[in-house]
Amino acid sequence: MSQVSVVDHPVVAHHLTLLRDERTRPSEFRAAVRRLAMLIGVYATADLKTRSVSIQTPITETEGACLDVSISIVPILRAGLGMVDPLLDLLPDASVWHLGLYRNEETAEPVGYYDKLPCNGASDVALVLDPMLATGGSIDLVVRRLQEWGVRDIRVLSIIASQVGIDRVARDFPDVKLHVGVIDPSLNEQSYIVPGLGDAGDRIFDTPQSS
Ligand SMILES: O=P(O)(O)OC[C@H]1O[C@H](OP(=O)(O)OP(=O)(O)O)[C@H](O)[C@@H]1O
Ligand SMILES: O=c1cc[nH]c(=O)[nH]1
Ligand SMILES: [Mg+2]
Repeated sequence: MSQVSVVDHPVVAHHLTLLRDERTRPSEFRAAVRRLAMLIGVYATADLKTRSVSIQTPITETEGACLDVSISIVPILRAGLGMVDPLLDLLPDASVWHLGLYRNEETAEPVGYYDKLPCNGASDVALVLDPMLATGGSIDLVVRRLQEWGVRDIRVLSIIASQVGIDRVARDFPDVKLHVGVIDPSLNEQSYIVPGLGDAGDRIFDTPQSS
């Protein structure tokens, strides 16, 4: 069963519009990415397991709740880095494992260049961060790697996903949960999302590519 959730929220729509606008400067772009990652992160963690704990307030004894799962935050370099801080704000005890991929410009196939995941000790939950899910090739590689590590509960957080990328991930990984800000209808000849926002990594890090 596919598990795709779109965070349909006016505040998401507002910040997404800023991201899409080509006039948005890198500093504003980074801030909007952080806000969107926080909003999507709240929804993506809504069903995490908790255990009850007894605590004493200054007034009385009461029952509270603690998160009861080990969590890995997995940003895909580079663009996923822009989403890490808000997720760590929400989940300060999570570990952060970086995976480095870039897309080959001719084929749009992902090329791995950094991976230091350990051989064992997989977390209960992995939150994969990448603002853009286009063909789905990068997420395919990352999900396979996390499954090989042994993670059972994999959740992908993306700000903009294409319909074709969503369909691919949902078809190939029916247990993976996808939490996205919006689904865009198509890809262009270079496999960029349309309407999209251009190259997220370049806009976050202010590294415009000369074409
Ligand atoms: O779904 P896909 O077709 O695989 O495309 C999505 C990937 O492309 C972008 O990375 P990019 O290659 O631009 O690397 P960068 O983050 O270093 O800019 C983006 O951040 C995703 O990782
Ligand atoms: O539209 C796209 C597709 C891949 N990567 C991006 O940053 N943007
Ligand atoms: Mg890029």
